[in-house]
Amino acid sequence: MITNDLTSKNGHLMIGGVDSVDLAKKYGTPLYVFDVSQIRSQIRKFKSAFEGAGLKYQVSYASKAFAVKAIYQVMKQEDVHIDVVSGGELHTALAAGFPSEKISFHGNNKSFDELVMAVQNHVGVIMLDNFHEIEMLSRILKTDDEKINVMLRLTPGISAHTHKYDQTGQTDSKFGFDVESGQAKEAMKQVLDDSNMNLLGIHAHIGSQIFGTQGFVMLAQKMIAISKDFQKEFNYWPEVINLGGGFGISYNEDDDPITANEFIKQIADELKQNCDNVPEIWIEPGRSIVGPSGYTLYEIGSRKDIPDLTPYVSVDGGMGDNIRPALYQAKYEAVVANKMDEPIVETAHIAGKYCESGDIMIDQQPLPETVPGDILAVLDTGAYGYSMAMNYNRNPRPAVVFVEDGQDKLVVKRETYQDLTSLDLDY
Ligand SMILES: Cc1ncc(COP(=O)(O)O)c(C=O)c1O
Ligand SMILES: N[C@@H](CCCC[NH3+])C(=O)O
Repeated sequence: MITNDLTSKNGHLMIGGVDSVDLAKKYGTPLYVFDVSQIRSQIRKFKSAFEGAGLKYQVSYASKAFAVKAIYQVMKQEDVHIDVVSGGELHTALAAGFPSEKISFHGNNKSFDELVMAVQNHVGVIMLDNFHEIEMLSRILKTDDEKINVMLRLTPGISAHTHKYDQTGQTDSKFGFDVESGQAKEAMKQVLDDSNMNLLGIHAHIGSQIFGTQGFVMLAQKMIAISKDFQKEFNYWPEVINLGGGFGISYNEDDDPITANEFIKQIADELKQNCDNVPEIWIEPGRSIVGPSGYTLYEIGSRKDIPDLTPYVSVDGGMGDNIRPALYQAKYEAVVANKMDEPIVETAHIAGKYCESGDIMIDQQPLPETVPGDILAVLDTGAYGYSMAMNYNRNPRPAVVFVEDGQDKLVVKRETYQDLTSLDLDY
């Protein structure tokens, strides 16, 4: 979101003490830029909120939001856990030197090979999602004579107020064991009966880009009620309750996110009121850790003016590097990075370069007078931008640069045309 916190020098947008226009020149466009100090500061806010609330806790970064070696290294430096949802994310985290015992392995359809990979690398916990997986994991553990921590992902029957594609806690969901119909109890029985699995606790994630605290408080209540029910039936009390992620961020002025302090305090109050032995509480934020720290820099190119209609101003990227506007009708805001002090003179559609009419990055963007070669910086693109990027129209994926304390460092190279054909074979 455009705020007074955006710093500019000589009319240029500054990111982490570095001139963004210089970054565009040095590394080319489109370019993802991350302000690493903002990432560290958000993690520290979560940690200090838990400490203030007097809860035992763990922050586990949901790396699907942005999963490259360098971010796993930042997470290691910040001493947090991470979640992965595929063999590819697990491979990247391990290649980055991230400690396997701090990794939680998620996914609604983990393959046999992915489970073997998780067991052989001794991940900290496997988040069990379905009966097929319990059966496969049980077989693998028996064959390899291994023991592993598991948690049960539950579908608690809570519908979060967010985009339909971002809801995951409602009963009609592909994720987790349904609580209402008794699937969760059956799963617990199977896991408790398996001496190679150590049941660490229960997990639920109600969705993404959620603003209110209500859904999370309801979830905390529900998880305690479920735990009490399980205690009666199985004499089992969870060591850990994982409340998932989903904390919203402000992409534009309509978005009103909650602070870490607000929701952690409310959850802590709820838990303390409802049970004597509060388990360790884990959360899995993705977007709120990396989203606001990310900027995408584009070069402005062509322009189309149509009488009496909003003009189209095109940039050299689009849905290939940020699918969110096309997929979720997500709204972003932008600034012209080399003209921060110039007056706004018009409103334009910011169009991408992909061969799709739906490739509109921002529907109504106020702009100063622009010319080809100006640099547009789209704000808050740190989450689900690079991680969802693709090569549609055979456009190479952009480079990623980290900035911190006035220094910039290339952490992912720009794909080349040669990279694009590197997997193709002749016929
Ligand atoms: C299980 C789980 N945990 C955490 C997250 C992270 O969500 P967010 O990036 O909204 O914090 C997701 C994504 O929605 C998820 O599926
Ligand atoms: N990719 C989604 C959020 C992640 C959903 C993961 N369960 C988004 O950009 O909003």
